[in-house]
Amino acid sequence: MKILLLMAKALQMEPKDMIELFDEGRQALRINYYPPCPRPELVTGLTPHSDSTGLTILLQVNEMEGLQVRKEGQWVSLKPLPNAFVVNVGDILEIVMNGTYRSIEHRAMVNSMMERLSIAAFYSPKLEGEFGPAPSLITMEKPALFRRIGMANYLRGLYSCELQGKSYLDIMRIA
Ligand SMILES: O=C(O)CCC(=O)C(=O)O
Ligand SMILES: [Fe+2]
Repeated sequence: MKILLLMAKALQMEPKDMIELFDEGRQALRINYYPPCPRPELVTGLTPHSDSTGLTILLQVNEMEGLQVRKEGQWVSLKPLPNAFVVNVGDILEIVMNGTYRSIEHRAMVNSMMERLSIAAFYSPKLEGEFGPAPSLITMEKPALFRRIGMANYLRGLYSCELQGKSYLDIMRIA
């Protein structure tokens, strides 16, 4: 909530919009294990995706390289820093911020030398909640770019389609 409120402040978004959206939110934890692979050039550890969450805080546990982000069309490796978290903007936050902060597309690669471990903590609105572009960020010049949707419906739609880049976010976009 601290990070989310600082982001709200940076965008001059009403803090109460952010609190309403994420208060008593849904937290999930995923622990990823990538065993060493004899033919890493043939394998992707985790396919390209953007997190469908609000915010993700990720720890690259054993400081093995493997996480890559797509920057201007190119895959760029994120070198793990000791005791540092990677903080990712997820799709829900892109929607709430009405496109100002973009969710980042990323993937994980494997290697032949050593296993790799990561822990991702995802934070999103509660299941009974609803979200859409924050009212304080919608103006005449910048109308809402995304639809409003209930969290449960959002997840239902998400789990019924294939994980593929940022494609689910496009479904949420107002044509
Ligand atoms: O293993 C990683 O560094 C990435 C994990 C990830 O993107 C995820 O769990 O959503
Ligand atoms: Fe991810």
